[in-house]
Amino acid sequence: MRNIEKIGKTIGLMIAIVYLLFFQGNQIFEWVLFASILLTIGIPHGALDHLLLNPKISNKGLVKFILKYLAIIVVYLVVWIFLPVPALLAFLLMSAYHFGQSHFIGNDLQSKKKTTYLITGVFYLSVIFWGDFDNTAIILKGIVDISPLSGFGWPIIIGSFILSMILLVKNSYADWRIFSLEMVIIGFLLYQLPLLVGFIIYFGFWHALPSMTEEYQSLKWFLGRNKLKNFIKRLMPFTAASVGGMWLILAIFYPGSEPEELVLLFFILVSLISAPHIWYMNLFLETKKN
Ligand SMILES: CC1=C(/C=C/C(C)=C/C=C/C(C)=C/C=O)C(C)(C)CCC1
Repeated sequence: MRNIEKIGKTIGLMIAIVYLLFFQGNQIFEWVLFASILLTIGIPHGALDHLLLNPKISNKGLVKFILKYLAIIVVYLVVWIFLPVPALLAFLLMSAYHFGQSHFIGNDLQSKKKTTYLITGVFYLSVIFWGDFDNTAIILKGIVDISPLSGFGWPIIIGSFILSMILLVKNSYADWRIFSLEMVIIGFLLYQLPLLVGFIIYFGFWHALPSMTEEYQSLKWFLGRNKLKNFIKRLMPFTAASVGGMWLILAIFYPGSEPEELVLLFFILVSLISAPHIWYMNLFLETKKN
């Protein structure tokens, strides 16, 4: 694990512990935490997709890239409008795969790679959702009533944990002990945390920061002398576009919406920009390994 990743995970762990000890129920802390992680690492980690496969992309290439990205967004939006439940299921499955994949950056699994990513992601998403099932259900009630699923939490959490252990052993994964210890400790903490706090800590420090570190490593040869400064500069345009676009749509829907409806709309917007991101990130990470 790279240093920055270790530092990030330590910070994430500290924030979780400090929250549980001193800030439980403090909504200001929760929203400030959510917004700051989202704006500094969450959104920016997906803002370099256009450079991942081709760091020297031409203007024509960039236009083609943007059109493809927008086409995926539009198709997925149509699915959300006409088939919201399948759209939600697809979002959860691709997120689980994508999150699981970031646990194995720099490690090339030999056996059942995609299943291992998926099951690892299912474990982490499950502890986050079932750890605060009531709030997950409240947010999702605009799409589907998930209350009949409340008793499935532990079988899914324990099942996905055991399955990922089996998959790691099959892969002769050298770090499987550390990996499983991390699953137990972080899984336990995420389960205790409120939905959005658990989600943003995991998303920021276990997914976005390791992904961004990998992006930096691969792009640093093209960043000239002030590498970090140029890296941040290149993150800016698409970060600003995503934040601005989401903010505008949320502001339009703000009057007359309940808070949980806005949270759901926010995650639907996240899903729309995540779909092409997951696709490009997968191409980037897997072609790097081959
Ligand atoms: C937290 C949360 C949800 C799921 C969010 C997910 C799955 C986000 C995935 C983001 C990704 C994949 C970002 C890309 O890098 C629900 C179930 C919609 C509603 C309840 C709160």
